[in-house]
Amino acid sequence: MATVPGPPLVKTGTIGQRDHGKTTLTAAITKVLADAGGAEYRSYEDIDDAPGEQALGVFVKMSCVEYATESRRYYHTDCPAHADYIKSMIYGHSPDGWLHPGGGGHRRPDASDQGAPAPGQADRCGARGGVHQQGRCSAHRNTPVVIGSALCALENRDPDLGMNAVLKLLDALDSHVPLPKIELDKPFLFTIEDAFEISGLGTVMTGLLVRGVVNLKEEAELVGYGCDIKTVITGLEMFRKQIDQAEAGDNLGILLRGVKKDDVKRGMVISKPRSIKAHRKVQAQVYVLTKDEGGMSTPFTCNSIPHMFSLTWSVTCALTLPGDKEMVLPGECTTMTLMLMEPVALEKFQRFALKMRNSTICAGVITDILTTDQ
Ligand SMILES: Nc1nc2c(ncn2[C@@H]2O[C@H](COP(=O)(O)OP(=O)(O)OP(=O)(O)O)[C@@H](O)[C@H]2O)c(=O)[nH]1
Ligand SMILES: [Mg+2]
Repeated sequence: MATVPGPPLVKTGTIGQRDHGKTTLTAAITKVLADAGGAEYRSYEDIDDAPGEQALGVFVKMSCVEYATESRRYYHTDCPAHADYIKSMIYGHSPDGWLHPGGGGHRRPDASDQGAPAPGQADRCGARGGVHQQGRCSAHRNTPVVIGSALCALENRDPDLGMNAVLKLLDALDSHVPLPKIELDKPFLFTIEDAFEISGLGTVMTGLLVRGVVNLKEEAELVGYGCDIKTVITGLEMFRKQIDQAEAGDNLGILLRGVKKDDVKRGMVISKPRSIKAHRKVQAQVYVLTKDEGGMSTPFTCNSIPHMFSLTWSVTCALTLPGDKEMVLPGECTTMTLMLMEPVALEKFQRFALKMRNSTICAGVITDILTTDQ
């Protein structure tokens, strides 16, 4: 596999409530880095008017800018609304770390109006930028907070609150957000699509190696649907050729010692032992598709019994909405608890779809595993 030379690419973005200064901060970063040769300046209007993206048939209103510091390249997503942010996360833009402008905008006094606030006044400051690592959004411990004004940076005033504060925020991004792990470094995961009995050879399971590197004679585990067999890889086959090693992205056939066709079912996974488990109960963030996006025109109710699809498995599930909520309207986001009829390979941040009568009605991302159930 070719490796792209140059500094590592990190996904980031601005999150926060409406009018809290996300787009202004995005524009300010490109302005400050354009002066240093690390970005092309994108004006507020340019970012705000971006046409958005069509991802898997779902329209996501967002714009992406790219910039580079001395040590990294950043791919930065600015989403105007919470629903769009969740949609972008579900469709694969999940950032490695977030920038969280602290609010204020025209509703509150700005740092530049008051003189530089003391760090303790951070909550009242017009434009502070917090940097969160992936998965740490609500835990403010360890989150660097930089005080300054994106507006000053954009309007070329008061460099201490403006340009220099943006540079400090970028330093915090560089030092605080961990580099994404390369998928080849992760424990291997193979999703089974089909299984065949080949006389003289045994059972060949076909599918996709979604991450990691797998070697002949390596230990492996067959996981899902109540099965948990520890075994060894005795054959790897690609394009009818026997190979010793395969890597993420390869479609291949795998033979496992002592595994019979009847032991195997589409939707199970072959993985590095103890790297992924089967579960039945999860917490998720879900976006309910609108009719235009292929979803329903009616609300999605808590009595629905949809099919949950992810990797190569599909399982019927029951759901619980938060509080005493009974329904969610198309176009809305919600959290929900999903109880699956059978245990399948699942992990945090895994994406899935909920389908009913063959149409996709929701797209979601798992935020927490609630029970383990092999
Ligand atoms: N004084 C001051 N105003 C700011 C600052 N950053 C943003 N604003 C103002 O706050 C308002 C909202 O800023 P936006 O950047 O549009 O906020 P947003 O979070 O992108 O808003 P939505 O996309 O609608 O959610 C605008 O009037 C900005 O000029 C800042 O650092 N200081
Ligand atoms: Mg905006």
